Amino acid sequence: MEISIRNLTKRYGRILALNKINMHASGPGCIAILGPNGAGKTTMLKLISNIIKPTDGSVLINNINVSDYPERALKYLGALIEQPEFYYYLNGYEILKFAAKVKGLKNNIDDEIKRLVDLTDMNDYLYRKTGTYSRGMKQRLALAVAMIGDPEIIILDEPTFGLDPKGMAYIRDLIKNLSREKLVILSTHLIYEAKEVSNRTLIIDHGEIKYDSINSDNKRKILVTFDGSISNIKSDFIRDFVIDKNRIIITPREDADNYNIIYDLIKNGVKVNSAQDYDDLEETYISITS
Ligand SMILES: Nc1ncnc2c1ncn2[C@@H]1O[C@H](COP(=O)(O)OP(=O)(O)OP(=O)(O)O)[C@@H](O)[C@H]1O
Repeated sequence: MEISIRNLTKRYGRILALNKINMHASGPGCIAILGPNGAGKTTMLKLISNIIKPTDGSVLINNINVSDYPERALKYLGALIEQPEFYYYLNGYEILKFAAKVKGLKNNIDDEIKRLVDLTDMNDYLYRKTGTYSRGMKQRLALAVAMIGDPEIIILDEPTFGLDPKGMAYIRDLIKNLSREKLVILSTHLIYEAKEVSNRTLIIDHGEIKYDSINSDNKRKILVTFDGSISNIKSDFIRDFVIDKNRIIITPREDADNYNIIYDLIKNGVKVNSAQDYDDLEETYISITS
């Protein structure tokens, strides 16, 4: 399961939404795309899913050009793009049945619907008209539609948007499970969500990929600022540290709390100014997008 993006460019009239982006991804795993409003995330996911055509460049799914051979390429892919809207007079079951037929499923459609309904936990309202669904219910139904036929690549545009905290946690767990066997590409505005569910993060800004990195070990870090200079840092509570001008970025040992570390720093003669939890992805994001 793989996706290759080559020199992908999209213009909407005078707006350059994506500018010659390149990326290769192979699964299983989860890639999170972060970026501010208007950065080009949805445009990229729409191009991968062949909802829109590129101005230039190409997307290959398992080496098949999605624009030239959409039917062959898209059988490997399921997608949830933008806020889902359904025929309001159909119920969830009818929508799933309709979508399964469009996807080309012929046999055991009811078994597949049951699998998806259990997976997305929407048994309680499956037979209600979708016109009465809340945003979160629609989101779960759209996720079920994206997973019809068990595709090996799943594209999700802000999959937890509009869900309550319990619903978000449920969908994140589902994504983590899916990405053990599949390639999942999702967009999000939430840095902590990207860190939690993905093993690789891209940051897009002004239509360009500005950051592409395998997620680090996700260990907790502390940022300490200090006055003067430092001669020595010794503490049983510190795993490792980096000194950068008047800041120290510390990775604590598992059993250490911030108090233990600050106490040891002061004992070492460090004139501590402030200490706070540090998020390197957040700092990178802010410096790229501001
Ligand atoms: N159909 C369209 N017609 C004209 N411009 C468009 C269209 N769709 C998107 N754009 C523009 O393309 C750029 C990228 O939009 P896109 O929706 O891909 O951003 P995004 O990163 O998904 O943003 P958000 O986080 O707000 O959803 C924006 O400048 C947007 O205004």
